[in-house]
Amino acid sequence: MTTATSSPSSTASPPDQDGSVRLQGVTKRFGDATAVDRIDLDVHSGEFLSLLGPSGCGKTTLLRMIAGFEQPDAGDILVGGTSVLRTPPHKRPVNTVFQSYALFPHMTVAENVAYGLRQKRVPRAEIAQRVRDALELSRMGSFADRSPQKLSGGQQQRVALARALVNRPRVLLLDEPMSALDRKLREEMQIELKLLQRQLGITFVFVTHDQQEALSMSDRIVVMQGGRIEQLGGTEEIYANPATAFVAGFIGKQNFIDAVAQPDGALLAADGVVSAAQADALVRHSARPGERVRAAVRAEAIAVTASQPTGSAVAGTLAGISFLGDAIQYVVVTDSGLELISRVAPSRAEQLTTGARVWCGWSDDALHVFAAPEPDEEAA
Ligand SMILES: Nc1ncnc2c1ncn2[C@@H]1O[C@H](COP(=O)(O)OP(=O)(O)OP(=O)(O)O)[C@@H](O)[C@H]1O
Repeated sequence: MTTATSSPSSTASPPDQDGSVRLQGVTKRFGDATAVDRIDLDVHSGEFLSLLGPSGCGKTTLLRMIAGFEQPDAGDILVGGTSVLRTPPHKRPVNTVFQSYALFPHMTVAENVAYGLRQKRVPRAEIAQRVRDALELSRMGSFADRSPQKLSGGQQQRVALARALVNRPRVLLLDEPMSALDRKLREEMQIELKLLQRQLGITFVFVTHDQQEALSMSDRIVVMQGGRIEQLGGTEEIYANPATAFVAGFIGKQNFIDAVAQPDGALLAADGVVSAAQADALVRHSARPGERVRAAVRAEAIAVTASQPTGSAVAGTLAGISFLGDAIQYVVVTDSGLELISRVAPSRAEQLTTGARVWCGWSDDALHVFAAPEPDEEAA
Protein backbone atom coordinates (compact mmCIF):
# COMPACT_ATOMS: atom_id res chain seq x y z
CA MET A 1 0.00 0.00 0.00
CA THR A 2 2.67 2.51 -0.92
CA THR A 3 2.61 5.18 -3.56
CA ALA A 4 4.46 2.88 -5.91
CA THR A 5 5.77 4.66 -8.98
CA SER A 6 4.77 1.76 -11.22
CA SER A 7 1.27 1.18 -9.97
CA PRO A 8 -0.21 -2.21 -10.87
CA SER A 9 -2.84 -0.77 -13.14
CA SER A 10 -4.84 -3.91 -13.79
CA THR A 11 -6.30 -3.81 -10.28
CA ALA A 12 -7.39 -0.18 -10.37
CA SER A 13 -10.81 0.72 -11.70
CA PRO A 14 -10.65 2.51 -15.02
CA PRO A 15 -11.00 6.22 -14.26
CA ASP A 16 -14.09 6.52 -16.46
CA GLN A 17 -16.08 4.11 -14.27
CA ASP A 18 -18.67 5.94 -12.24
CA GLY A 19 -18.16 5.05 -8.59
CA SER A 20 -20.81 7.40 -7.27
CA VAL A 21 -23.28 6.15 -4.67
CA ARG A 22 -26.68 7.79 -4.24
CA LEU A 23 -29.00 7.04 -1.33
CA GLN A 24 -32.55 8.31 -1.71
CA GLY A 25 -34.86 8.21 1.30
CA VAL A 26 -33.23 5.02 2.55
CA THR A 27 -34.91 3.55 5.63
CA LYS A 28 -34.27 0.31 7.53
CA ARG A 29 -36.28 -0.95 10.47
CA PHE A 30 -35.60 -3.88 12.74
CA GLY A 31 -38.92 -4.62 14.47
CA ASP A 32 -40.04 -1.36 16.08
CA ALA A 33 -36.56 0.20 15.93
CA THR A 34 -35.59 2.40 12.99
CA ALA A 35 -31.87 1.82 12.40
CA VAL A 36 -31.63 4.10 9.34
CA ASP A 37 -34.20 6.84 8.93
CA ARG A 38 -34.90 8.37 5.48
CA ILE A 39 -31.30 9.05 4.54
CA ASP A 40 -30.44 11.03 1.40
CA LEU A 41 -26.76 11.04 0.54
CA ASP A 42 -24.62 11.56 -2.55
CA VAL A 43 -21.16 10.00 -2.40
CA HIS A 44 -19.02 11.38 -5.23
CA SER A 45 -17.09 9.07 -7.50
CA GLY A 46 -13.50 8.75 -6.26
CA GLU A 47 -13.97 10.39 -2.88
CA PHE A 48 -13.06 9.11 0.57
CA LEU A 49 -16.19 9.48 2.66
CA SER A 50 -16.49 8.42 6.28
CA LEU A 51 -19.66 7.55 8.16
CA LEU A 52 -18.92 8.65 11.72
CA GLY A 53 -21.07 8.30 14.80
CA PRO A 54 -21.54 6.55 18.14
CA SER A 55 -22.37 2.88 18.51
CA GLY A 56 -25.86 2.07 17.26
CA CYS A 57 -26.32 5.18 15.08
CA GLY A 58 -26.88 3.08 11.96
CA LYS A 59 -23.50 3.28 10.19
CA THR A 60 -23.02 -0.44 9.65
CA THR A 61 -26.63 -0.95 8.58
CA LEU A 62 -26.22 1.78 5.97
CA LEU A 63 -23.02 0.18 4.68
CA ARG A 64 -24.61 -3.28 4.61
CA MET A 65 -27.46 -1.94 2.50
CA ILE A 66 -25.01 -0.51 -0.06
CA ALA A 67 -23.25 -3.89 -0.10
CA GLY A 68 -26.56 -5.72 -0.49
CA PHE A 69 -26.42 -7.71 2.77
CA GLU A 70 -29.53 -5.88 3.99
CA GLN A 71 -32.51 -4.67 1.97
CA PRO A 72 -33.94 -1.22 2.78
CA ASP A 73 -37.62 -1.02 3.80
CA ALA A 74 -37.95 2.17 1.76
CA GLY A 75 -35.87 4.25 -0.63
CA ASP A 76 -33.42 3.50 -3.38
CA ILE A 77 -29.66 2.94 -3.67
CA LEU A 78 -27.86 3.76 -6.91
CA VAL A 79 -24.25 2.90 -7.74
CA GLY A 80 -22.88 4.62 -10.83
CA GLY A 81 -26.34 6.00 -11.52
CA THR A 82 -28.09 2.61 -11.59
CA SER A 83 -30.33 1.18 -8.89
CA VAL A 84 -28.75 -1.89 -7.29
CA LEU A 85 -31.72 -2.91 -5.13
CA ARG A 86 -32.44 -5.93 -7.29
CA THR A 87 -28.77 -6.86 -7.73
CA PRO A 88 -27.44 -9.54 -5.35
CA PRO A 89 -24.37 -8.61 -3.26
CA HIS A 90 -21.82 -10.54 -5.34
CA LYS A 91 -22.95 -8.85 -8.55
CA ARG A 92 -22.81 -5.27 -7.23
CA PRO A 93 -19.73 -3.24 -8.27
CA VAL A 94 -18.79 -2.90 -4.60
CA ASN A 95 -16.66 -4.89 -2.15
CA THR A 96 -16.52 -4.83 1.60
CA VAL A 97 -13.60 -5.05 4.02
CA PHE A 98 -14.90 -6.09 7.42
CA GLN A 99 -13.69 -5.60 10.95
CA SER A 100 -12.87 -9.32 11.21
CA TYR A 101 -10.67 -10.56 8.41
CA ALA A 102 -12.28 -14.02 8.05
CA LEU A 103 -9.44 -15.46 5.96
CA PHE A 104 -9.51 -19.18 5.13
CA PRO A 105 -6.85 -20.71 7.41
CA HIS A 106 -6.18 -23.74 5.18
CA MET A 107 -5.33 -21.59 2.14
CA THR A 108 -2.24 -19.51 1.45
CA VAL A 109 -2.43 -15.74 1.25
CA ALA A 110 -2.49 -15.86 -2.58
CA GLU A 111 -5.21 -18.53 -2.59
CA ASN A 112 -7.32 -16.45 -0.23
CA VAL A 113 -7.03 -13.46 -2.55
CA ALA A 114 -7.72 -15.62 -5.64
CA TYR A 115 -10.76 -17.35 -4.15
CA GLY A 116 -13.46 -14.97 -5.41
CA LEU A 117 -12.01 -14.87 -8.92
CA ARG A 118 -11.87 -18.68 -9.06
CA GLN A 119 -15.55 -18.83 -8.10
CA LYS A 120 -16.26 -16.49 -10.99
CA ARG A 121 -14.21 -18.73 -13.31
CA VAL A 122 -11.83 -15.98 -14.35
CA PRO A 123 -9.03 -17.42 -16.55
CA ARG A 124 -6.08 -18.78 -14.61
CA ALA A 125 -3.41 -16.43 -16.04
CA GLU A 126 -5.57 -13.39 -15.34
CA ILE A 127 -6.17 -14.55 -11.77
CA ALA A 128 -2.42 -14.90 -11.20
CA GLN A 129 -1.75 -11.40 -12.52
CA ARG A 130 -4.56 -9.75 -10.58
CA VAL A 131 -3.61 -11.51 -7.33
CA ARG A 132 0.00 -10.36 -7.75
CA ASP A 133 -1.16 -6.78 -8.35
CA ALA A 134 -3.56 -6.76 -5.41
CA LEU A 135 -0.92 -8.16 -3.03
CA GLU A 136 1.60 -5.61 -4.31
CA LEU A 137 -0.84 -2.77 -3.65
CA SER A 138 -1.47 -3.94 -0.11
CA ARG A 139 2.27 -4.46 0.44
CA MET A 140 1.87 -8.20 0.91
CA GLY A 141 3.64 -9.31 -2.27
CA SER A 142 6.35 -11.22 -0.40
CA PHE A 143 3.81 -13.13 1.72
CA ALA A 144 1.90 -14.80 -1.14
CA ASP A 145 2.73 -18.37 -0.09
CA ARG A 146 2.33 -17.86 3.67
CA SER A 147 -0.53 -19.27 5.72
CA PRO A 148 -2.73 -16.49 7.15
CA GLN A 149 -2.25 -18.06 10.58
CA LYS A 150 1.39 -17.02 10.44
CA LEU A 151 0.59 -13.34 9.88
CA SER A 152 0.14 -10.47 12.32
CA GLY A 153 -3.26 -8.78 12.67
CA GLY A 154 -2.14 -5.88 10.50
CA GLN A 155 -0.86 -8.22 7.80
CA GLN A 156 -4.10 -10.22 7.85
CA GLN A 157 -6.05 -7.01 7.38
CA ARG A 158 -3.86 -6.16 4.37
CA VAL A 159 -4.73 -9.55 2.87
CA ALA A 160 -8.42 -8.83 3.45
CA LEU A 161 -7.91 -5.53 1.63
CA ALA A 162 -6.15 -7.30 -1.28
CA ARG A 163 -9.02 -9.79 -1.42
CA ALA A 164 -11.44 -6.90 -1.94
CA LEU A 165 -9.23 -4.95 -4.39
CA VAL A 166 -8.66 -7.97 -6.62
CA ASN A 167 -12.31 -7.69 -7.73
CA ARG A 168 -11.67 -4.18 -9.08
CA PRO A 169 -14.66 -2.69 -7.28
CA ARG A 170 -15.87 0.78 -8.18
CA VAL A 171 -16.69 1.32 -4.53
CA LEU A 172 -14.87 -0.10 -1.54
CA LEU A 173 -16.87 -0.31 1.69
CA LEU A 174 -14.80 -0.52 4.86
CA ASP A 175 -16.47 -1.38 8.17
CA GLU A 176 -14.15 -0.38 11.03
CA PRO A 177 -11.33 -2.31 9.32
CA MET A 178 -8.65 -1.18 11.73
CA SER A 179 -10.40 -1.50 15.07
CA ALA A 180 -8.51 -4.68 15.97
CA LEU A 181 -5.10 -3.08 15.39
CA ASP A 182 -3.02 -1.33 18.02
CA ARG A 183 -2.80 2.44 17.91
CA LYS A 184 0.57 2.80 16.20
CA LEU A 185 -0.27 0.29 13.48
CA ARG A 186 -3.67 1.92 13.02
CA GLU A 187 -2.06 5.31 12.45
CA GLU A 188 0.34 3.83 9.88
CA MET A 189 -2.51 2.06 8.10
CA GLN A 190 -4.55 5.28 8.03
CA ILE A 191 -1.82 7.00 6.03
CA GLU A 192 -1.35 4.04 3.70
CA LEU A 193 -5.05 3.56 3.11
CA LYS A 194 -5.49 7.20 2.18
CA LEU A 195 -2.53 7.05 -0.25
CA LEU A 196 -3.89 3.85 -1.75
CA GLN A 197 -7.30 5.40 -2.26
CA ARG A 198 -5.73 8.38 -4.06
CA GLN A 199 -3.63 6.08 -6.20
CA LEU A 200 -6.56 3.89 -7.28
CA GLY A 201 -9.22 6.58 -7.53
CA ILE A 202 -11.83 4.16 -6.14
CA THR A 203 -14.68 5.52 -4.01
CA PHE A 204 -14.14 4.59 -0.35
CA VAL A 205 -17.01 4.57 2.14
CA PHE A 206 -15.44 4.07 5.55
CA VAL A 207 -17.36 3.35 8.76
CA THR A 208 -15.79 4.43 12.04
CA HIS A 209 -16.72 5.67 15.49
CA ASP A 210 -13.25 7.23 15.84
CA GLN A 211 -13.31 10.93 14.99
CA GLN A 212 -9.53 11.18 14.70
CA GLU A 213 -9.53 8.36 12.15
CA ALA A 214 -12.30 10.03 10.13
CA LEU A 215 -10.59 13.45 10.25
CA SER A 216 -7.21 12.10 9.18
CA MET A 217 -8.37 10.21 6.09
CA SER A 218 -11.61 11.57 4.68
CA ASP A 219 -12.48 14.07 2.00
CA ARG A 220 -15.91 14.41 3.60
CA ILE A 221 -17.49 13.12 6.78
CA VAL A 222 -21.10 12.20 7.49
CA VAL A 223 -21.82 12.50 11.21
CA MET A 224 -24.76 10.26 12.13
CA GLN A 225 -26.97 9.98 15.19
CA GLY A 226 -30.12 7.91 15.69
CA GLY A 227 -30.23 6.71 12.08
CA ARG A 228 -30.10 10.24 10.66
CA ILE A 229 -27.44 12.55 9.25
CA GLU A 230 -26.51 15.31 11.71
CA GLN A 231 -24.00 16.95 9.38
CA LEU A 232 -22.25 16.28 6.09
CA GLY A 233 -19.17 18.29 5.23
CA GLY A 234 -15.45 18.47 4.58
CA THR A 235 -13.20 17.57 7.49
CA GLU A 236 -12.15 21.14 8.25
CA GLU A 237 -15.71 22.38 7.96
CA ILE A 238 -17.02 19.74 10.37
CA TYR A 239 -14.24 20.57 12.81
CA ALA A 240 -14.45 24.36 12.55
CA ASN A 241 -18.21 24.78 12.08
CA PRO A 242 -20.15 21.99 13.78
CA ALA A 243 -23.82 22.37 12.83
CA THR A 244 -25.23 20.99 16.07
CA ALA A 245 -24.17 20.58 19.68
CA PHE A 246 -24.03 16.82 19.05
CA VAL A 247 -21.47 17.22 16.25
CA ALA A 248 -19.51 19.73 18.34
CA GLY A 249 -19.39 17.26 21.22
CA PHE A 250 -18.47 14.31 19.03
CA ILE A 251 -15.54 15.91 17.20
CA GLY A 252 -12.57 16.96 19.33
CA LYS A 253 -12.47 17.58 23.08
CA GLN A 254 -15.24 20.03 23.66
CA ASN A 255 -16.32 22.06 26.70
CA PHE A 256 -19.95 23.08 27.04
CA ILE A 257 -20.94 26.13 29.08
CA ASP A 258 -24.54 27.22 29.61
CA ALA A 259 -25.02 30.97 29.38
CA VAL A 260 -27.65 33.66 28.90
CA ALA A 261 -27.63 36.20 26.04
CA GLN A 262 -27.37 39.79 27.26
CA PRO A 263 -28.99 42.83 25.61
CA ASP A 264 -25.56 44.03 24.42
CA GLY A 265 -24.79 40.75 22.68
CA ALA A 266 -22.50 39.31 25.32
CA LEU A 267 -23.07 35.83 26.72
CA LEU A 268 -22.91 35.52 30.50
CA ALA A 269 -22.55 32.31 32.54
CA ALA A 270 -22.60 31.78 36.29
CA ASP A 271 -18.81 32.10 36.47
CA GLY A 272 -18.08 34.89 34.04
CA VAL A 273 -18.22 36.20 30.52
CA VAL A 274 -18.44 33.41 27.95
CA SER A 275 -18.55 35.81 25.04
CA ALA A 276 -17.68 39.48 25.34
CA ALA A 277 -18.63 40.18 21.71
CA GLN A 278 -20.58 43.39 21.53
CA ALA A 279 -21.34 44.33 17.93
CA ASP A 280 -22.65 41.49 15.83
CA ALA A 281 -22.73 38.88 18.54
CA LEU A 282 -26.50 38.54 18.63
CA VAL A 283 -26.60 37.92 14.90
CA ARG A 284 -23.64 35.55 15.00
CA HIS A 285 -24.99 33.56 17.90
CA SER A 286 -28.59 34.01 16.74
CA ALA A 287 -29.60 34.28 20.39
CA ARG A 288 -32.11 36.84 21.58
CA PRO A 289 -31.57 38.77 24.84
CA GLY A 290 -32.56 36.66 27.82
CA GLU A 291 -32.35 33.43 25.83
CA ARG A 292 -30.48 30.48 27.33
CA VAL A 293 -27.77 29.08 25.10
CA ARG A 294 -25.15 26.36 25.23
CA ALA A 295 -21.71 27.56 24.24
CA ALA A 296 -19.06 25.11 23.06
CA VAL A 297 -15.32 25.80 23.16
CA ARG A 298 -12.61 23.28 22.32
CA ALA A 299 -9.99 22.28 24.84
CA GLU A 300 -7.20 23.53 22.56
CA ALA A 301 -8.87 26.96 22.30
CA ILE A 302 -8.79 27.60 26.08
CA ALA A 303 -5.76 29.36 27.58
CA VAL A 304 -5.24 28.94 31.33
CA THR A 305 -3.58 31.92 33.01
CA ALA A 306 -2.90 33.13 36.54
CA SER A 307 -4.02 36.68 35.80
CA GLN A 308 -7.33 37.75 34.29
CA PRO A 309 -7.08 38.11 30.51
CA THR A 310 -8.90 40.79 28.56
CA GLY A 311 -12.01 39.53 26.83
CA SER A 312 -13.98 36.38 27.44
CA ALA A 313 -12.93 34.39 30.50
CA VAL A 314 -14.25 32.51 33.49
CA ALA A 315 -12.50 32.02 36.83
CA GLY A 316 -11.89 28.77 38.68
CA THR A 317 -9.47 26.56 40.55
CA LEU A 318 -6.84 24.42 38.82
CA ALA A 319 -7.82 20.89 39.81
CA GLY A 320 -5.46 18.82 37.68
CA ILE A 321 -2.46 19.00 35.37
CA SER A 322 -1.36 16.16 33.10
CA PHE A 323 1.32 15.89 30.46
CA LEU A 324 0.00 14.39 27.20
CA GLY A 325 3.22 14.62 25.18
CA ASP A 326 2.17 17.16 22.57
CA ALA A 327 0.04 19.14 25.07
CA ILE A 328 -0.41 19.92 28.73
CA GLN A 329 -3.95 19.24 29.88
CA TYR A 330 -5.49 21.35 32.64
CA VAL A 331 -8.70 20.57 34.46
CA VAL A 332 -10.24 23.71 35.92
CA VAL A 333 -13.28 23.63 38.20
CA THR A 334 -15.21 26.88 38.14
CA ASP A 335 -16.87 28.26 41.27
CA SER A 336 -20.26 26.96 40.14
CA GLY A 337 -18.76 23.45 39.81
CA LEU A 338 -18.36 23.32 36.04
CA GLU A 339 -15.35 21.30 34.83
CA LEU A 340 -13.40 22.81 31.94
CA ILE A 341 -10.63 21.00 30.05
CA SER A 342 -7.83 22.97 28.42
CA ARG A 343 -5.02 21.63 26.25
CA VAL A 344 -2.05 23.92 25.71
CA ALA A 345 1.16 23.35 23.75
CA PRO A 346 3.95 22.81 26.33
CA SER A 347 5.93 25.75 24.89
CA ARG A 348 3.00 28.10 25.56
CA ALA A 349 2.04 26.82 29.01
CA GLU A 350 2.43 29.03 32.10
CA GLN A 351 4.04 27.64 35.27
CA LEU A 352 0.97 26.72 37.29
CA THR A 353 0.38 24.44 40.25
CA THR A 354 -2.66 22.44 41.28
CA GLY A 355 -4.95 24.38 43.59
CA ALA A 356 -4.08 27.77 42.07
CA ARG A 357 -6.78 30.32 41.23
CA VAL A 358 -6.76 30.63 37.44
CA TRP A 359 -8.64 32.09 34.50
CA CYS A 360 -9.81 30.20 31.44
CA GLY A 361 -9.86 32.54 28.46
CA TRP A 362 -10.62 32.18 24.75
CA SER A 363 -11.19 34.21 21.65
CA ASP A 364 -14.83 34.72 20.64
CA ASP A 365 -14.02 33.17 17.25
CA ALA A 366 -13.37 29.85 18.99
CA LEU A 367 -16.88 29.78 20.41
CA HIS A 368 -19.84 27.92 18.92
CA VAL A 369 -23.26 28.67 20.28
CA PHE A 370 -26.26 26.37 20.12
CA ALA A 371 -29.77 26.51 21.52
CA ALA A 372 -29.82 25.26 25.12
CA PRO A 373 -31.24 21.72 25.28
CA GLU A 374 -34.73 21.32 26.68
CA PRO A 375 -34.72 19.86 30.20
CA ASP A 376 -36.25 16.57 28.95
CA GLU A 377 -33.59 16.29 26.18
CA GLU A 378 -30.98 16.71 28.86
CA ALA A 379 -32.42 13.84 30.89
CA ALA A 380 -32.49 11.53 27.83
N1 LIG B 1 -29.90 -7.61 12.52
C1 LIG B 1 -30.41 -6.73 13.40
N2 LIG B 1 -31.51 -7.04 14.11
C2 LIG B 1 -32.05 -6.16 14.98
N3 LIG B 1 -31.54 -4.93 15.24
C3 LIG B 1 -30.42 -4.58 14.57
C4 LIG B 1 -29.80 -5.47 13.62
N4 LIG B 1 -28.72 -4.82 13.11
C5 LIG B 1 -28.67 -3.62 13.71
N5 LIG B 1 -29.69 -3.45 14.58
C6 LIG B 1 -29.96 -2.27 15.38
O1 LIG B 1 -29.97 -1.14 14.52
C7 LIG B 1 -29.32 -0.04 15.13
C8 LIG B 1 -28.16 0.41 14.27
O2 LIG B 1 -27.15 -0.59 14.29
P1 LIG B 1 -25.79 -0.47 13.47
O3 LIG B 1 -25.03 -1.73 13.67
O4 LIG B 1 -26.08 -0.03 12.10
O5 LIG B 1 -25.08 0.72 14.23
P2 LIG B 1 -23.58 1.20 14.18
O6 LIG B 1 -23.63 2.66 14.16
O7 LIG B 1 -22.88 0.53 13.07
O8 LIG B 1 -23.03 0.70 15.56
P3 LIG B 1 -21.62 -0.01 15.93
O9 LIG B 1 -20.58 1.06 15.80
O10 LIG B 1 -21.83 -0.44 17.35
O11 LIG B 1 -21.43 -1.14 14.96
C9 LIG B 1 -28.92 -0.49 16.51
O12 LIG B 1 -29.90 -0.07 17.41
C10 LIG B 1 -28.88 -2.00 16.40
O13 LIG B 1 -29.16 -2.60 17.63
